[in-house]
Amino acid sequence: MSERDTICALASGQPPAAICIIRLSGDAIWKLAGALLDCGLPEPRRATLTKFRDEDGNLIDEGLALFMPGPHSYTGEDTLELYLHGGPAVIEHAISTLIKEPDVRMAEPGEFTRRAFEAGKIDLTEAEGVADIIEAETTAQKAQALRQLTGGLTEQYDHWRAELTGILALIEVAVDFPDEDDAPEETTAPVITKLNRLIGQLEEALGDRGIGEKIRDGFRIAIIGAPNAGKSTLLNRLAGRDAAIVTSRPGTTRDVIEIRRVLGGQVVWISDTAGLRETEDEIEAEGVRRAERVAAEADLRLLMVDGASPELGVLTSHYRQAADMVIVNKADADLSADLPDFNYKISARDGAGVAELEAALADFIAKKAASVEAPVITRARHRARLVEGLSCLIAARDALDLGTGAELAAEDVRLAIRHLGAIVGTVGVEDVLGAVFSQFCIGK
Ligand SMILES: Nc1nc2c(ncn2[C@@H]2O[C@H](COP(=O)(O)OP(=O)(O)OP(=O)(O)O)[C@@H](O)[C@H]2O)c(=O)[nH]1
Ligand SMILES: [K+]
Ligand SMILES: [Mg+2]
Repeated sequence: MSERDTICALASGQPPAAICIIRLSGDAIWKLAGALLDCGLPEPRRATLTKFRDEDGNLIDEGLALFMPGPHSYTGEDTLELYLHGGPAVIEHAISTLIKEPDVRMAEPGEFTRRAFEAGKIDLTEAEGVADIIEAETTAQKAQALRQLTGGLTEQYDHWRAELTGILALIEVAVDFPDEDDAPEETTAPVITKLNRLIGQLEEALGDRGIGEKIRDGFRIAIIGAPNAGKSTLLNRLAGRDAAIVTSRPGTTRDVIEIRRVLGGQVVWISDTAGLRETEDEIEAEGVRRAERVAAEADLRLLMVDGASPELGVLTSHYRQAADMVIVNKADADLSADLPDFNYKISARDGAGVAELEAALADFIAKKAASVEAPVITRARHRARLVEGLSCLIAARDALDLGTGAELAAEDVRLAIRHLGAIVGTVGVEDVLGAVFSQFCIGK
């Protein structure tokens, strides 16, 4: 399998559909069009109605063909799109005919976009934006992906790299000072100022509390509380289905059970957890550990209290303080006179108060998502490189500050440039390309 094979894929969704799009990129298009399309190779960029035949001259379908010659195409190569009727038999006949040609094969996931990247049409963050916009389910995900695929992240990272290249040039001048053991302060002071400004900017970007990644991957709500408080009952109600087992026996839930919802315009994962209590039971104890871990990682912790018997609750100040909202459940039953302070009172079983609670959850998540404007980190990959870049800059600054060596500082700045370059994909990315593009769907 050669990288320069002509690739072919169904770019549109699952058949049957009114129309399907079959996409080809590579040199074999000329030959294929000549042999299989009654119109021959269509005039560039002009949708052309044509009959499409197999190698024996049998009609596959009639549809439109669109030829986009390289380099002004998505992949930078010659590309051809065929718009046919989107039935399974048409698609099967069309694709099996196309891949009979020796240099034509099915595309790997993301291979069209990978070729666009390799042709220098887009950088890696823009390629990720393409993958994200296809997956986007919420308006917020779509907006973030669109910003990324139109170069919103590229701009920021390129700006930082340009600043660093300037700083590197200044340090190199200092390194070259002939008569000194090390650079004089007059030359290092302005460099330190510039470095500090950049350090501040990277720290600010990293201080985004992960909002960009959460908009993409989902925010997390953890339901925690004493055994039998009604956590699983609430989860099922929020899910609108029987996701978790509910019984009257305390200690029913052990594993973490997650459901996915869109709340406040964001994807949200809601976790039901094991009731928190001291227990001899090994399995339940593991459940409690998992519950605590999930709670620690959540964006919103809902502490549920059994309103009929709050004394059963693990209402230690530890859990109360960690909770973002305290919910009293079983409002339909005889409520204890001795209720703790709470935010909402509901009956998870009957549904009373649940709509208000849901609205509050949505509001909380929406506010959290809006708390950072235009985050420049949308994946763990970006964060890891930015963290490394930042520590290089701090090392460079300290080396200049302490006068331990402009040479060392220059090396650290070079490393920082590499880390930022890896985010946009200009350097050292061979190892991540596979990971990035394999997440794509086929045909993109
Ligand atoms: N009266 C009343 N009973 C409820 C309500 N919600 C849950 N229950 C009951 O309380 C019992 C425990 O409910 P679960 O949802 O299993 O409670 P849990 O907090 O998940 O319990 P564990 O998983 O064991 O920690 C069940 O018998 C439920 O039917 C409610 O709003 N009102
Ligand atoms: K239970
Ligand atoms: Mg449960």
